[in-house]
Amino acid sequence: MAQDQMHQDQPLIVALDFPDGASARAFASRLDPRLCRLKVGFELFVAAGPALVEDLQGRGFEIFLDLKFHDIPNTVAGACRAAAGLGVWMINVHACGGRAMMTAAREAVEGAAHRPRLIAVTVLTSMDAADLAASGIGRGLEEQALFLAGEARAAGLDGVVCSAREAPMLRRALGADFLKVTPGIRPEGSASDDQKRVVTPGQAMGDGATHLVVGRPVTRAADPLAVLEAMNREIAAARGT
Ligand SMILES: O=c1ccn([C@@H]2O[C@H](COP(=O)(O)O)[C@@H](O)[C@H]2O)c(=O)[nH]1
Repeated sequence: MAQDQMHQDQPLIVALDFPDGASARAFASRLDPRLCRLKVGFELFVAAGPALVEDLQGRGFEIFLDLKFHDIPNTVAGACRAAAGLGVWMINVHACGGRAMMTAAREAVEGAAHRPRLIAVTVLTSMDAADLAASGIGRGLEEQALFLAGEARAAGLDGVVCSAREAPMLRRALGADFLKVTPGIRPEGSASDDQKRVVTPGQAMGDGATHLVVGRPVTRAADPLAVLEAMNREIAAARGT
C-alpha cells in the first residue's frame, strides 16, 4: 500500500517522549505504521536530532515534529523551513507568537518540496482556567482557544493543537477541515498525569477532533500494540465505521 493511502485516515499520533534515540527506536520497533503516526518532541529531538526523524520515516512512520516554535517571525520562518526540509508530515508553532509570526511560518513552508501541515498550539492541555488566569491572560480558556485558533486560521495555517474539549466549538467556528490535533487523550481508567483537560479517544473523535495525540498511556503500557488496537476500535466505533 502506498504510504499516503496507508496514513490518510489514521488519526492516532503516538508521542515518543524518550530521553534518547536508542529507547525511541526500540519502542518504535514494537509499533506498526498502519496503526499510528509518531510525534517527536523537544526531549527526543534535542537528544537524537534529524537522523532519528529520518530513521523513523524510513520505517514507514509519518512524523509530527512537535517543536512548538515561538520567536520573532524571521527566526520561526527559518526554523520551519529547516523542519520542512526533513520531509516531516506536520510541524507546529505557538499561536501566541502572533499572526505575523504564523504568517512568516506559513510562507516559509509553502515553497518546500514536501510541504508539512503547519498548525499552532492554542492553550496547552496541561492548563486549566486558573492556570491561564495566573499566566496573565484575561480571556476565559475557551475564549482564548477560539481567539488563537481564529488567528491561526487568518494566518493561513492548517489547524491547531487544542484539547478535544474545545473541538466542538472550534468545528462550529472554523469548520471540520481545519485540523484539531488533540493531546490530553486518556483511555477510560488511565492516569491523567500532568494533563488537566483530558478526553477519551471515542469522545474526542465524536466531538470533532481530527487527530489524537497520546503518549504515556501507550509508551508505558506492557503491550503498546494492544492499547493502540483498542484505541483504534474505540475511534472506529465513534465514527460509526
Ligand atoms: O497542549 C499540548 C501540546 C502538546 N502536548 C504534547 O502531547 C504529548 C502528550 O503526552 P501524554 O503522555 O499523552 O500526556 C506530549 O508529548 C506533550 O508534549 C500536550 O500534551 N499538550
